[in-house]
Amino acid sequence: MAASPECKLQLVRDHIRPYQDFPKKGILFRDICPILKDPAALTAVIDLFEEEVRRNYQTVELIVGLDARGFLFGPLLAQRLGVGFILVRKKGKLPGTTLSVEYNLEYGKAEVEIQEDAVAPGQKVLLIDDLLATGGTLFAACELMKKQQAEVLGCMVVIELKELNGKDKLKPQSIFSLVQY
Ligand SMILES: O=P(O)(O)OC[C@H]1O[C@H](OP(=O)(O)OP(=O)(O)O)[C@H](O)[C@@H]1O
Ligand SMILES: Nc1ncnc2[nH]cnc12
Repeated sequence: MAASPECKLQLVRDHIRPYQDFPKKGILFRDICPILKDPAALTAVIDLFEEEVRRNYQTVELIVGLDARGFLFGPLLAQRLGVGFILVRKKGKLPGTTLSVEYNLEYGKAEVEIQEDAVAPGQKVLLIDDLLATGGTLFAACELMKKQQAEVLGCMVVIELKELNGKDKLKPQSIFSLVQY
């Protein structure tokens, strides 16, 4: 018998490991490496994302993954759905003409880029990352999508850190998360 969504969620929760004071004092880092190490937990993440897409985002045409940990889940989901996957990368990693946006992180500053022809105007995209903290990264990625006139259907993350209010920063985008702290 197939596992229930509740069992899958519990499996995902059980494979997130906290580290106090990484990468800086005061940060409680939520590590998703144990999920990747366990095939059942990784399958549970992709199953739960797939179920959400089939419920609410049936028209999606592209999955957009955020550097770097969004790359771990995004291609698996895209392949399941039979749609393409594109990359939002940290500055300086993509060849050709790129568009970029600067943003603030929970623990620093950064800039993300996309290849200018990665998305066509009007294409329906879903953004995916491992974790939502302040929302700066996803906000910057949404700005990149706006520059390319793509239609963002929503954002999906494995983990949401609620006290950092990333969801508010991203309004009116819809955010789907599997595990909340
Ligand atoms: O909501 P925010 O405050 O923007 O934080 C969330 C982002 O921070 C982490 O990435 P990080 O930039 O540390 O890079 P990495 O994925 O390359 O480790 C995480 O993977 C998200 O992308
Ligand atoms: N607390 C945290 N744990 C893991 N990744 C993060 N990215 C931003 N904040 C984070």
